[in-house]
Amino acid sequence: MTPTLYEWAGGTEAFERLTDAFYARVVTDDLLGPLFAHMSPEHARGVAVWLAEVFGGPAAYTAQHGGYPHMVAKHVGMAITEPQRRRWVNLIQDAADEAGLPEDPEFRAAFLGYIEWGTRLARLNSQPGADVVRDAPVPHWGWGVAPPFNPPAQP
Ligand code: HEM
Repeated sequence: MTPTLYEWAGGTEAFERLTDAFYARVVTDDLLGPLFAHMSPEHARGVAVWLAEVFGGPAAYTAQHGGYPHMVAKHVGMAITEPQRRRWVNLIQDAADEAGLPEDPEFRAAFLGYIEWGTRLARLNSQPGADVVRDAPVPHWGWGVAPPFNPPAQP
């Protein structure tokens, strides 16, 4: 069985390390800091739970954190700019390095694929007057075209 991205990453603790490292960077960032000035202390953990569910872990964001409608509502009206989106992408990759997420090409390609998709949707949904889909399931992201590389067993 191919492991999920969640399992390959190291489970819930790995996503908690990721978001701790990410928001430590965000709060001092010139472009992102002001957007997150009123962030709740639970925010980093909430995003870790979201990412864990997206990558194939427990469906805890859906069960305990308000699911997709809660996440999307947090972004509506924020008018995220492209430089802010790109900074979010850059900082989460720095945080992935710091948190020790797997560095293999297959994992990082799938991880970044979701981050690109998710941040672009967040930016679109955040624009004034956007036609936002308010209710949907939490998306599930997989390996795509490059599953984890397993070298053939030696004879
Ligand atoms: C893959 C991309 C993204 C994901 C997975 C994501 C996820 C989330 C989630 C799950 C929440 C709600 C947290 C909770 O349950 O309390 C949230 C809130 C928020 N997000 Fe995002 N987000 C993404 C992209 C962005 C981007 C690009 C920005 C801005 C540049 C942004 C800014 C915010 C802000 C300011 C909040 C509210 C923070 C607060 O005051 O509590 N997000 N995000």
